[in-house]
Amino acid sequence: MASLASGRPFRSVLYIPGSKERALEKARGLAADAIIFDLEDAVAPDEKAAARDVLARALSEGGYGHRARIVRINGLDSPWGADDLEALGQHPGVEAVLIPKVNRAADLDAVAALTDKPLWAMMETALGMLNAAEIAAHPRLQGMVMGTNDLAKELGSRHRADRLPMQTGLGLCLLAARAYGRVIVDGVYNAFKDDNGLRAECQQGRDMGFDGKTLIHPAQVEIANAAFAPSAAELELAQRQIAAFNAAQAAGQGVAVVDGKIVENLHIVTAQAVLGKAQRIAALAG
Ligand SMILES: CC(C)(COP(=O)(O)OP(=O)(O)OC[C@H]1O[C@@H](n2cnc3c(N)ncnc32)[C@H](O)[C@@H]1OP(=O)(O)O)[C@@H](O)C(=O)NCCC(=O)NCCSC(=O)C[C@H](O)C(=O)O
Ligand SMILES: [Mg+2]
Repeated sequence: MASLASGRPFRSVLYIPGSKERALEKARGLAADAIIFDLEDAVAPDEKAAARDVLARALSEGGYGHRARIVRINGLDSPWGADDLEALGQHPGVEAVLIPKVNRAADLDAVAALTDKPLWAMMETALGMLNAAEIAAHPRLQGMVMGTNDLAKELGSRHRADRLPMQTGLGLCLLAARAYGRVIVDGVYNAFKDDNGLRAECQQGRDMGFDGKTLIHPAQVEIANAAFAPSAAELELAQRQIAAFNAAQAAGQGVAVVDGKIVENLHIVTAQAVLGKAQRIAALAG
């Protein structure tokens, strides 16, 4: 199960409607770190069956390279979920199965009984927020995806640029994911032509600690990739912190000072993580 997530970047996670052949083709050349092939909300009810076939064919053809391939099924409580799993739950082109509207760990049990693939959970219901810890603790879970549209719908909250109404849910899920070592990606930014708004929301998600952002349009990929990668300033600081700490240790001290701030062992762990992430991103391009 570690093979999909272990250290892999998830800066940009692009939804593609499973029914859209042109988009499925286009994604083979996009710089997204991961793709969510969607059979749920992006596919109309009378297209569900055809979308399964189109998607299974596209995944058999392959060509998605390093991009993580995650399929979002319909819920098992819908008329389509069981058929989605039947068609794609064992498909060799599928790396993980994403379950919508997860309320509790038992929702994962139900899917785990029907597929051997690692599981991801859409975190987008009020109950899901309250049960985030038990969901994150599920042994088959690999990652969590914030569903901020559905969450806003359930909460009755208004959209705000600062996402204040989302903060409790985002924070609970982030805590749960980190407590159990799961990948966690932020929700979508609906205004796909508003680059500045997307950039600001990516920055907020990055500051909070998310691994990346879910996206709905190819034009959003580059912005998310930049926002969730270590910046040149972060890399330079990490290198200086490591050098200063090594020098302090060689002088018999446990603490260094860089730019007027203390640097201890724990900061070195973060600095090394920053450098490691940059290396893994560079390896994707190579
Ligand atoms: C939003 C869109 C409907 C816009 O589509 P369109 O008008 O076709 O956009 P463009 O003409 O600008 O497209 C340009 C080219 O890019 C391709 N394209 C478009 N979208 C994608 C995509 N997502 N992945 C790959 N390729 C894409 C077009 O085919 C054009 O290609 P070309 O012909 O070569 O120029 C559309 O972007 C779209 O459908 N997006 C996905 C919507 C979606 O998946 N929604 C569901 C997920 S969001 C969600 O459910 C969140 C969560 O559950 C919650 O609760 O919050
Ligand atoms: Mg949703």
